[in-house]
Amino acid sequence: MERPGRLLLLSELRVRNTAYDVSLSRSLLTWKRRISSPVYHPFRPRFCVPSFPRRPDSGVCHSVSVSEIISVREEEEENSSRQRDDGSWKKIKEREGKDCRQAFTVLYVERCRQHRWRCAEVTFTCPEEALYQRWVSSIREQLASITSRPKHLLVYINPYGGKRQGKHIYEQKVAPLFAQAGVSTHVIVTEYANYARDHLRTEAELKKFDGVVCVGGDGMFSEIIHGLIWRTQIDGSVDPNCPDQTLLPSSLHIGIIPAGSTDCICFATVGTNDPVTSALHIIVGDSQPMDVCSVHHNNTFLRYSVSLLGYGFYGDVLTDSERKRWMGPARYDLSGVKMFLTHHYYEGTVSYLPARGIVGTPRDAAKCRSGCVVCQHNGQLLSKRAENYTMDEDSESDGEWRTIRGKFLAINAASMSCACPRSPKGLSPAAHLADGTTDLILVRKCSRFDFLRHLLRHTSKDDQFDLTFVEVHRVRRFRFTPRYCQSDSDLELDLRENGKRQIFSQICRDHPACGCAPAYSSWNCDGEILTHTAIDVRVHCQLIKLFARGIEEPTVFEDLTNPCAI
Ligand SMILES: CCCCCCCCCCCCC/C=C/[C@@H](O)[C@H](COP(=O)(O)O)NC(=O)CCCCC
Ligand SMILES: Nc1ncnc2c1ncn2[C@@H]1O[C@H](COP(=O)(O)OP(=O)(O)O)[C@@H](O)[C@H]1O
Ligand SMILES: [Ca+2]
Repeated sequence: MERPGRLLLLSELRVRNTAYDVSLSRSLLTWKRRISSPVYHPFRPRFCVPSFPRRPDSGVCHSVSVSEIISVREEEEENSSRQRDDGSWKKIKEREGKDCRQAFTVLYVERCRQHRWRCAEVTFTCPEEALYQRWVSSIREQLASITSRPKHLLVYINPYGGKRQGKHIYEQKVAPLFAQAGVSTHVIVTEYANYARDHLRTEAELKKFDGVVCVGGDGMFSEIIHGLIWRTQIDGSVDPNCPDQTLLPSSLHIGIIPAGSTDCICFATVGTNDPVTSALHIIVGDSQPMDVCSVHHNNTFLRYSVSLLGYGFYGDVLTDSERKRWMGPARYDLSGVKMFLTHHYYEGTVSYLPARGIVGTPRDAAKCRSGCVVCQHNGQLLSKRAENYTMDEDSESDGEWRTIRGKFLAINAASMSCACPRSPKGLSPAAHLADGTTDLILVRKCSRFDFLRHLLRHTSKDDQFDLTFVEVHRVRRFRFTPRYCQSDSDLELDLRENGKRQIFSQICRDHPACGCAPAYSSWNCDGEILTHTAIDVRVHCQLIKLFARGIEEPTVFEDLTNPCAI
């Protein structure tokens, strides 16, 4: 827990008619109940309550970090009460022509189960108005000194994401919290796909805002980063089409109010997909850097990705599910079962540049958590390398490219854990949000039974990588070429390696009447289908910042004292 530091205020105030010692420092607001110690009175055969000064015992003590106070509300007259000369308290009557308010309410973050946050409140009553004024203005001064809190936000709502509840969720759960916290908003309900992206690219007056918030799923978040990153590069004269360019980071933070189907980006950065929790992380001005992959084809920019780039199984699930959008989030389950039964595999070549000199591997037991030291270390290392940047920086510092040819059921690149309600540990449980790498997971052709074992392990404690047909590499860059796109020399190499069998299978594949497996899948890029299959992917370390703090480890203290967490 935070140490209180020098006290700015210390007073006896009342909470629900009980006396508390309340203190405020630059970092903490603390209120501790004064429980009257019963003392024996020699002339009366019973215990009595002593008068002032009373000894505070080790009674109930609450502490709130100033950084997690949402706001202070001045209460109306009726709630005020006043201390009598004899030490007791009475309701005060309205004094004619005078402002004599004496109660104020502090709204603050309270931690609940499973990384959820709630807005809790406590009302303090002061014995006199001057003291009341000091308390209200001191807390407000402390809040005003936190410069990281957003004051003006640009909000985009996708009314068609998830269960089509985006607008309702924003209006009912989020807007009232922003209003209480004094955050002003400009809200835009999107009219069609890519509306938010194009608005951010060309029209939005970004200088007016401290951040951009999207209400929707991963697809909506993807629109926002495409608009923001593109705009930042064009404004800074950086060519987004060149895969070797170092991209400029966007200065605006991005907030996600989850209202989509998978909400993986929200879940993996906050630990839950709860709109109130996300709104509170935005209000307190949390900051979480995040890696972004750029995806190119033949030196032409295709897309950015922050969570999953999946070819084969996850690409096919997405393509199939888009035809079932009317079903809402359940479309993924149906398409998942269908694609599992279809059991398509795809041939191609994967080349990758292993991440060298960095801390962490995809098989680590430790996970990326709030204040992650792996992300901090690798972020510093990579930014130092970028300072001494040369065009062949990657090959010099990371070693040599490696190549794998084969038949794959799935090729996945997870730039973060990709934890979501379907798989709370995610596709790559030890992946990091901001370490400048992505975990390349290759699932080779295997039986349906074995693939099911692999998939089921995403939902249990068992290791999904501990299978002979699965390999995982932590990489900074990778390329994929499907077999049908391979150059003549690569195909010749294949022929020499695999013999005649390959020639016949290729003929068969080019012949739809055979009814055999298709030659190519498509890429699932954060839930959007990519138009190209041959791609070149590069990780840009900590390119964007979210209003989040990573998943917090629950502390023993919170579990014991917070009734909401039980
Ligand atoms: C038989 C048991 C199978 C259990 C498999 C569970 C594996 C789940 C891993 C899910 C990883 C999800 C990665 C995130 C992808 C999202 O970006 C994407 C779009 O989200 P949204 O815009 O909110 O709709 N979602 C998907 O591609 C859905 C994948 C579902 C796979 C079953
Ligand atoms: N007003 C709109 N009408 C139709 N599609 C939209 C609209 N706004 C955004 N979209 C698109 O909807 C798709 C899905 O959005 P998303 O918020 O991720 O929901 P889901 O999680 O259900 O997929 C994205 O491709 C996004 O570009
Ligand atoms: Ca990463």
